[in-house]
Amino acid sequence: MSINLWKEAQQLFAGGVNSPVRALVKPYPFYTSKGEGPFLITEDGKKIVDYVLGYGPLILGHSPEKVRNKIMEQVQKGWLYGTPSRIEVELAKKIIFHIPSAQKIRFVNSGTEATMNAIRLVRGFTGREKIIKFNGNYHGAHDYGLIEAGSAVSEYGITISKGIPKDIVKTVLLCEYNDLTCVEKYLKEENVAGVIMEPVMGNYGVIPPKTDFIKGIRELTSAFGTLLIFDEVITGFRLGLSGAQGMFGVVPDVTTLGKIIGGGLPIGAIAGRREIMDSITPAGEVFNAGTFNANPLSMAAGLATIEELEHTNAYEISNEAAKVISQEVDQMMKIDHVTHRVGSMMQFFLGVKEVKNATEAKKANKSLYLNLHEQLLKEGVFIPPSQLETIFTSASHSQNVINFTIDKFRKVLREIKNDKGSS
Ligand SMILES: Cc1ncc(COP(=O)(O)O)c(C=O)c1O
Ligand SMILES: N[C@H](C=O)CCC(=O)O
Repeated sequence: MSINLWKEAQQLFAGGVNSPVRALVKPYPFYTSKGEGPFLITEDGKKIVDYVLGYGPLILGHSPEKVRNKIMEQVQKGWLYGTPSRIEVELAKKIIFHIPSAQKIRFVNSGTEATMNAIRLVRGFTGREKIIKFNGNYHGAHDYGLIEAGSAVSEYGITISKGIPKDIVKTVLLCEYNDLTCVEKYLKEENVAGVIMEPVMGNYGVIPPKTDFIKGIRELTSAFGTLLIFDEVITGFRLGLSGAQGMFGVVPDVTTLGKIIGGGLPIGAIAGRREIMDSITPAGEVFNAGTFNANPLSMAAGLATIEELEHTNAYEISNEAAKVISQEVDQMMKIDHVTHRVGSMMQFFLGVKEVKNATEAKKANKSLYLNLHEQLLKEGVFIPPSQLETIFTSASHSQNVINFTIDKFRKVLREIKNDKGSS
């Protein structure tokens, strides 16, 4: 039973979990025993439709056959060599073929490692120290990024994580998303090594960039000799094979990837222009290394996932699922709200009329969202336990599953109205 595991876990792990967002499921997190297509099967025997999907990587759903087979095939051959292997070359070629900004790549083990190394890389390459980041963007759990970050950082009310030296905080300049004036001001006043951004915000709910903002950042950074990093850990291979940069036609200098390129196994990657990437050790002097870098199992899962994305209608299905659900729910809601969807990423902001940055997203009604999450979970539908996360769909979300989900939203929204008198 989940409750028994939860009781034990609280003695074993800080806050009972190994990543804080998981503790937001109330009254206690359910424990999953199996993932199957669009479903999670819990330790309590419940079958739940999953719109969290491992927080993004599982664009094909849980345990898709082709990916599972490729992992099993690799398991037979061993899973860690401490030498290069054929499969890392194959995955690298695929990513470089699809991602416009990628000429060379370095595989690491998480999105956190990817952005940490990307920031070090742009500093090393330019010889400058300052970084511009955006309020509510989340780039993983390292010192350079935990300043006004989104996701669980903001959900738990942390503006700057304890433990980060003040001198590091001083190197990070903060702007509001979709505010080009702020970026221009800092680029003029400071010697900025890099701008790091989520090309679509996915860690403060979903917030798309305005066209003139994302294009303007590219123009401004080029003019000031500042490198532009797109953190595509969520959007890479989710918003299409060429990611957000393909969708918006804006090519950054450096791209960070993770999640989908590992097919659900741990991964991260830094990719970019050849001359920039050649600053990384052993070609250059920006240090990176890792026992598990390019581990064959993650390579195998990532390769099989991208091959599926290339050869099936996975994007059509997952995008259509998000489109139908977001449109139907949008119609059902009777209170002020904002619905944002980009491809197979979506989120609803309740009690507000406009959301173009984190400050506006923060004004959304958190308790109403949590109530929605809790009631849906009771009905067998799992959306993130935080408004700051993204609701994802996958290629395994069939019409039946979508219809079931919409029915549950209808029921729950009616009940929320009755309970609170506000929906
Ligand atoms: C945009 C973005 N960058 C970086 C990260 C960090 O990735 P990871 O959790 O794999 O360290 C995440 C998610 O956690 C993310 O959403
Ligand atoms: N928003 C985070 C990454 O995208 C969620 C994952 C986590 O913090 O466990």
